[in-house]
Amino acid sequence: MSDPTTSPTTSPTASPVLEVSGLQVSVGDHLVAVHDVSFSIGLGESVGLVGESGSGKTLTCRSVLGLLPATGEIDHGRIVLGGTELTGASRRTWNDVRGTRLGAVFQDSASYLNPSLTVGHQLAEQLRVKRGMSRSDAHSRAVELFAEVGLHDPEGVFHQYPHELSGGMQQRVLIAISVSCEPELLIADEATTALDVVIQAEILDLLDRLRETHGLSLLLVTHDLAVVAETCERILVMYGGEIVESGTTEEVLARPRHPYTQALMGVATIGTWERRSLEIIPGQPPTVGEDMPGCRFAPRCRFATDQCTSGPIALTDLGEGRAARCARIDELEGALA
Ligand SMILES: Nc1ncnc2c1ncn2[C@@H]1O[C@H](COP(=O)(O)OP(=O)(O)OP(=O)(O)O)[C@@H](O)[C@H]1O
Repeated sequence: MSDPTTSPTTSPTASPVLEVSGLQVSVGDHLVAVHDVSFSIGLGESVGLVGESGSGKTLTCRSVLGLLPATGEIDHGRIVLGGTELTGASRRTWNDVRGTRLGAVFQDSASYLNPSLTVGHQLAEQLRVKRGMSRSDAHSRAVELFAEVGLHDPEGVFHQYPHELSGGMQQRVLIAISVSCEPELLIADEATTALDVVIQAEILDLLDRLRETHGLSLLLVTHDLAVVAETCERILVMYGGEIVESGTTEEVLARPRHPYTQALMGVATIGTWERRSLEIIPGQPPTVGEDMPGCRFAPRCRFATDQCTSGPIALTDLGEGRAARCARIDELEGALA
């Protein structure tokens, strides 16, 4: 198991909020979907976990949230949140952590809201139960939070039901609920994917603003490199259940060191990247549980040679928080930028 204090995917800050080390997750009949994933997130840092559909992003963040599907399990690895060990944690620890120290927002916001209760009631209830606020304090704080996340007429919104709100408004409500207990870490898994480009940019701005005002760390999970380019200080690129590249956003985008990262840059879609042609990375990702002797991206990689499939490929530490898992890393330097 790698030591998070020395892993090249570690945050450069001294006090990590989240440390994940050597995480392996299986689904179904012991099919390994996440392989030896290690990373950490520093206090107040924003980190983007990016990769195509099926690359293992959701299983990784659901492991952190203790919300794996019934058929999924952590085979080994450690997850530590601000000193609290979450691997194998008791139900009581999870109740103390989830919704309070750990917040989460997902793509399908409507399914996380109770359709028969007003959104204000749902937020106020969270404040009453988790923060012990009185009914009137919880009401006032809920209205403040609705205003803070950019909802107009927050008092009016308080009394509305989820179906009366647009998708973007529902997502803002969920964000208000998830930051209401001042979490150390907010996980946003494809939280802007279903929204149109303008609303998507507004929600990304909002997450960034909340990170500063609430002093929280952010793990943004997305298939779209442009989303992390706009929002995150550091990027972790996942492919076939492994981290294949990591580094500061600026460095990774200016000088990608893995051919998969370069391919992802070609299919990114928003913001200043808007005018890029929408390509498709040719070929299919490996199926979950597929045993591959070398690089899992090799069958789709235009640079692949025999050396890429002859044995396991380690993550090469490139210094200053940069790492990439490519057998031809030195030869390809310069060819990928
Ligand atoms: N409950 C499950 N049962 C069986 N296989 C699963 C289950 N959940 C995930 N998988 C498989 O594990 C792999 C990783 O899934 P995961 O959802 O983590 O990927 P992802 O990168 O988040 O993709 P997406 O963006 O589509 O959610 C995929 O091949 C997926 O089909």
